Amino acid sequence: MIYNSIIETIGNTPMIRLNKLAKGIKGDVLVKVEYFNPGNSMKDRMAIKMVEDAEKAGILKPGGTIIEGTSGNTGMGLALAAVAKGYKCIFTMADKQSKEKIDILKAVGAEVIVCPTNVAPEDPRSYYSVARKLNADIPNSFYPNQYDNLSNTAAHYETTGPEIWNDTEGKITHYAAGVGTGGSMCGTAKYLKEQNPNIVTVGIDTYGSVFKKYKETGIFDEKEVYPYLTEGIGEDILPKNVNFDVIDHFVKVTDKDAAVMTRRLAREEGLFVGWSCGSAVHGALEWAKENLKEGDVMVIILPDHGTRYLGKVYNDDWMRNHGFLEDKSYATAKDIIGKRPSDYSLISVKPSDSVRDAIALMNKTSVSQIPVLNGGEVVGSVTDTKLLSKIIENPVLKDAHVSDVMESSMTFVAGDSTLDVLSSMIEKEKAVLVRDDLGKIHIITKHDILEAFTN
Ligand SMILES: N[C@@H](CCSC[C@H](N)C(=O)O)C(=O)O
Repeated sequence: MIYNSIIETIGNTPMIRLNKLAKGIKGDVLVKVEYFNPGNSMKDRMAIKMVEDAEKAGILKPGGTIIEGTSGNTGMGLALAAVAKGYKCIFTMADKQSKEKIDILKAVGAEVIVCPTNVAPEDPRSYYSVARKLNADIPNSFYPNQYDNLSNTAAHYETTGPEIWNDTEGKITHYAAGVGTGGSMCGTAKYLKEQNPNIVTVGIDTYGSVFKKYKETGIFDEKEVYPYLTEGIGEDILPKNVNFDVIDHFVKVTDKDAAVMTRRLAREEGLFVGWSCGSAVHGALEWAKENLKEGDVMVIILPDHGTRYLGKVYNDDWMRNHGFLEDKSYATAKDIIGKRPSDYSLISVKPSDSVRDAIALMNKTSVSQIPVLNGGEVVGSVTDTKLLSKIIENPVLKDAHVSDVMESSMTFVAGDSTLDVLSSMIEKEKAVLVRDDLGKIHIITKHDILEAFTN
């Protein structure tokens, strides 16, 4: 078979049975592996559709520039379409997205503008706003707007849905997919429900995103929105492609559970997939454990490839630094503080204490880092090395108050944090804090961790 260009190779991706990871679950669990698309993600399907629909509508003209806000995969699909059809591309991306994605987009000739993640969508600095502004400023440019462009949903209605229906010979009973723009979830779900209205659909959401709460209450709850790490799913807006009528249930998955499951997919199933694939499988299996019956067939979409996350979920140091890689055979913070006498009390200073007194306390107790407490609350910290360099720079600080020289507070960790996680945190922080069951604050230092490791 000879293809006229790379875009003709999009679609018809394989469906593969999950073996080890679905053990104990009633029914059959299948995954549709979308990294077999030429851009290594399912977004190729909707990218080419958005481009061709825009060409037909006369919105995208020869020599034009495609401008899109993307978490990377849609950008890659658009870039391939642009190469095949002779357009230029400019993409805006939030700075949380992996470096690999930015490099891949540049490799296929796109210009990439990185924007801050932690700003509201309507902020002029957000990747949505910057894309819109560029579209307004650059003549002969086209802004697909994958969130609200219904060609996105249509692409999956026309391709992903029929492929799943045909490959399962109409036996599919459950469909699960991550929800970001909503196109793949809703286009596919609409098609499948038209074939068999009894098919149950499960949308996978992430903590920090609005979808699950919105489905359950009909309220856009701002409190649900906060920064999260998982890439490619979840939203702080309600895209037009999310049709809540065709999503029966939502399951939220943490960044950590998603990351751990992504690695398991690679190691236990040979599926070297991206981070949101871990979200989809973790969430879908949680749901399947409770709800699938013998004879049911669940299909989960795996959107992209693992190469995009080599510096993150596939990197042990990155995993450890984020507290995602735990070895349960290690002792925990709780074990360390559990060995302390019942009358343990945290050595601390107050903001109003003098620097001189803080130094004297460090000398007397031989500790090199002390939390600063105000009315029982931790408001900062002082460490010997930082104090010393400040005093060398400005000797009068000896007579100042602790509040004038203190640093930010040490980080609080969960009691079940294991030694490997604690030790990677302490590389950066010198010490961490933890509360015991009575709410008393303890400090854990490098020395405590070394001692716990040797015991
Ligand atoms: N807000 C999400 C991204 C939503 S979907 C975008 C799409 N996957 C793309 O490739 O552009 C995030 O936080 O990553």
